[in-house]
Amino acid sequence: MFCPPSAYAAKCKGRTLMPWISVIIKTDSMHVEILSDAMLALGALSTDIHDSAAGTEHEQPLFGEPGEPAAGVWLAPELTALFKGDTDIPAVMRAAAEAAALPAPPSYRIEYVEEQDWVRVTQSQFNPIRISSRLWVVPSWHEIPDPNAINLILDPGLAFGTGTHPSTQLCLEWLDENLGGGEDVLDYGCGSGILAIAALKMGAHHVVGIDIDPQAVEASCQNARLNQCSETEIEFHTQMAERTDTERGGWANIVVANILANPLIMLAPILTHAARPGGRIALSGILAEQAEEVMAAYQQSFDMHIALNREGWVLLTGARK
Ligand SMILES: C[S@@+](CC[C@H](N)C(=O)[O-])C[C@H]1O[C@@H](n2cnc3c(N)ncnc32)[C@H](O)[C@@H]1O
Repeated sequence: MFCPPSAYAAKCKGRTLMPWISVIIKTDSMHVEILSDAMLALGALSTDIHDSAAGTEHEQPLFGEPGEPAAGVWLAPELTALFKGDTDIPAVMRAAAEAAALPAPPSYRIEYVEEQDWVRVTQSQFNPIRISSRLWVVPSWHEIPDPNAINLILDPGLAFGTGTHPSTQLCLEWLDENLGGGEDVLDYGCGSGILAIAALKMGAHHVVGIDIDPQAVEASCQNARLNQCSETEIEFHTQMAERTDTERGGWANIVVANILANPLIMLAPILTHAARPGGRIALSGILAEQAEEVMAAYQQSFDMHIALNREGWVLLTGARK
C-alpha cells in the first residue's frame, strides 16, 4: 500500500510513535542513488536499495565482481531508508524530491519498526551447524550439542565466516576429509578464522591465517582464544611474512582460500609459492561457471579439478606438481 504524505500524517495521529520508521520508495534507476544520498543527508540511519523485480525475468545482478563493470541496471529499484520515529517524513520526502530535481516526492509507503534486541535477533539466526560426523560449528552463546565432537566455538563479530555459507561448508568438509594430522596449513582470506581454527582442531600442526581486513584478523584471534588455541600453533596477519624456512619454495602442506574468483586468480602466484611440492590447495568462493577460469590460473603448478559443489558454488582442488 502506498501512502501519500497526508495519509501518513493521519496515520500517526493517536498512535504512539515507534522508535523507528522505515520509508520504502519506488523509484527508477536514474534517481535511486541521488535519493539514497539525499535520505542519508536528511538524517536516515541507513539506506538499502534492492530490485523489486527480483524473482521475475527482469532480475539481474547490479554489480559485477570487484574490478568488473556493473552487470546491469535494475528496472524497478526500491529504496528503503530507516529514520528515527520522530522524523517528519513528509518534510524529508519533499527535501529529497528537491535534491533529486523531481517535481514531486515519489510515491512511498512507511513501515513502523519496533525496538528489538538486535544482538539477540542476530544470534537467534545463527545456530550450531553439523559439518560432519565429527565436526560442529557452534556459536559462542549456544550450548554445545555434541560434547564428544570437535566443536569449533565461533563468534564471527564483523567478519565473514559463520559456517552458513555453502563455500565455507565446502572448505570445512574438504578439510575434514583431507587433513591427516600434522600438516602446516595456510588459510588465505581467513575471515572469522573458521577454516584455520577448524584445521588446527582437526589435527594440523601449525596454521597461518591471512586476511586483508584487520577486523577479520582481530575476529580470528578472538576466536582462536575462544577455542583455546595456542599462539605457537596458530597465527593471524593482514599480510604474509616472507618465510625463511621454505622448502623448495613452499612451506604449506595445505593451502585453503575461500575468497572470490577474481581475487583468487590474482593471488595465484602467492598461493602457489606457499604450497610445498605435493602439497594440496583448496579454493572456493567460486561459482560453477567461473571454475575453468580459476583452474587455468593454477593449472601450471597444480593438477586442478572440481572436487565439490553446492548451490552453484564449487571447491577446486589440486596437488602441487
Ligand atoms: C568469503 S570470506 C571467507 C572467510 C572464511 N575463510 C570462510 O571460509 O568463511 C573472504 C575473506 O577474504 C578476505 N580477502 C579478500 N580479498 C583478500 C586478499 N586479496 N587478501 C587477503 N584476504 C582477502 C576478506 O576480507 C574476507 O574476510
